[in-house]
Amino acid sequence: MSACVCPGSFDPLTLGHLDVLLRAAGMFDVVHAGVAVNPGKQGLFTGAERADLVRRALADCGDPRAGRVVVEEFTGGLLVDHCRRLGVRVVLKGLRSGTDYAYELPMALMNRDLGDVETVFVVGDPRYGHVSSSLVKEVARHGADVSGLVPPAVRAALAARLGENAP
Ligand SMILES: O=C(O)c1ccc2[nH]nc(Br)c2c1
Ligand SMILES: O=C(O)c1ccc2[nH]nc(Br)c2c1
Repeated sequence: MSACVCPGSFDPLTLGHLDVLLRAAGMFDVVHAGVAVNPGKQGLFTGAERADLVRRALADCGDPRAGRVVVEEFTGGLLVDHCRRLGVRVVLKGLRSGTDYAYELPMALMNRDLGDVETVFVVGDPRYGHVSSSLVKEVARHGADVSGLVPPAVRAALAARLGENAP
């Protein structure tokens, strides 16, 4: 039974993230989407909200691979410790650009040193090459329609959350 961990903040999940999770589920029997919860860093959504949005987006997407993805929060701590708890030795990340690779490289080498965890990379759909959680939040705060960037459940959650926070 092959398995990998796909870690992220998912604050919130984008269509780029969903693309990577589904591609991972096409290669591994089980994909552990790891929602990283950093107590010191208050995201737009709580860890539980982020994990719930990932689960709902997977349930709604209509892709048969989605059933292979399990969503877990992991609070603080090292990714290698989360992998050890799960008994998984492969981390999978998406790459949109060389910049992503440059950022991921030291962490991949560190995770190999710290926990004998290997990192594999999948090239995401170039349609989402410009999409990140932070940029989505930025444009959504300014009233942009983000329906082409995030799943419907996330779009609704952003409208609700940012509507609450609207100046
Ligand atoms: O959500 C994030 O912070 C984040 C970052 C980097 C990422 N690479 N692949 C995925 Br899926 C991913 C998610
Ligand atoms: O949302 C982000 O911050 C983020 C960062 C880096 C990423 N690489 N691949 C993906 Br999908 C991705 C998403």
